[in-house]
Amino acid sequence: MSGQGARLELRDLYYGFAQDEPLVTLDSLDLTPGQVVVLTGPSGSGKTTLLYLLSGLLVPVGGRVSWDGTDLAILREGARDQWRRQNAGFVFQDFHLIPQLSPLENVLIPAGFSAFSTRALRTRAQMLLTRFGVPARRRAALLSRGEQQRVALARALLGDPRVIFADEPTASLDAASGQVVAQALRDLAHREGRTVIIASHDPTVIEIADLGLRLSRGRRVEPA
Ligand SMILES: Nc1ncnc2c1ncn2[C@@H]1O[C@H](COP(=O)(O)OP(=O)(O)OP(=O)(O)O)[C@@H](O)[C@H]1O
Repeated sequence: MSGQGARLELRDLYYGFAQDEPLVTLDSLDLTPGQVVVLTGPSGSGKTTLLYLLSGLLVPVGGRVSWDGTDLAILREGARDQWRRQNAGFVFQDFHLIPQLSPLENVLIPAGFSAFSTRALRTRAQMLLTRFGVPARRRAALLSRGEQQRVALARALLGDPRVIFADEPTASLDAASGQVVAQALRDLAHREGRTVIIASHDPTVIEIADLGLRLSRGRRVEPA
């Protein structure tokens, strides 16, 4: 439970397969707590791959992905998983909710990995759903898409992560719902000091970026 963001120092990142063009290569990226960075670029340019490298879901072939001095690239798999459980929250384009479960139950799905007591977790889950204006007990399948993404946001925040990774979080929402989600992501960084990394081509999301990183064929291109 830190409620604070994390500091990224990335150097000489390289990910790809032998004899092929790299899928992603990036010489440096520095992020400070409270920043929103938005990864943009055409389909297939490497945004999701970079998001996975930054969160330790993928391991680079070369380089350093260092969060507050912990280099995910050299951690063993178990330690990397533990870092993710303790520090990272994920939001996806398609919400990844279980439709038969209630919002409350969906938010509590990651609870098995947490150190909080069950009662404290339920209270926190309830608080997050109230914050995002979602009814706790209706079946998730009956919620609007915007509400479903807000449930997913609440679930991502259950463990009070220092870094939020979001992959096209507004791509399947209408403009108004996308705006609500973009503003929520901005607040998580600017008001709460979390580090927020988003892959998106939505202008509403690009607008909240403190730092833009534009990719083409796995490389940074200017202007950002
Ligand atoms: N496991 C893998 N094996 C081989 N190629 C891969 C793998 N994962 C991704 N790629 C390739 O890497 C490139 C970048 O993919 P990525 O999904 O990161 O792009 P993206 O910018 O997120 O695209 P989109 O906006 O369509 O989601 C693509 O050419 C993709 O086919």
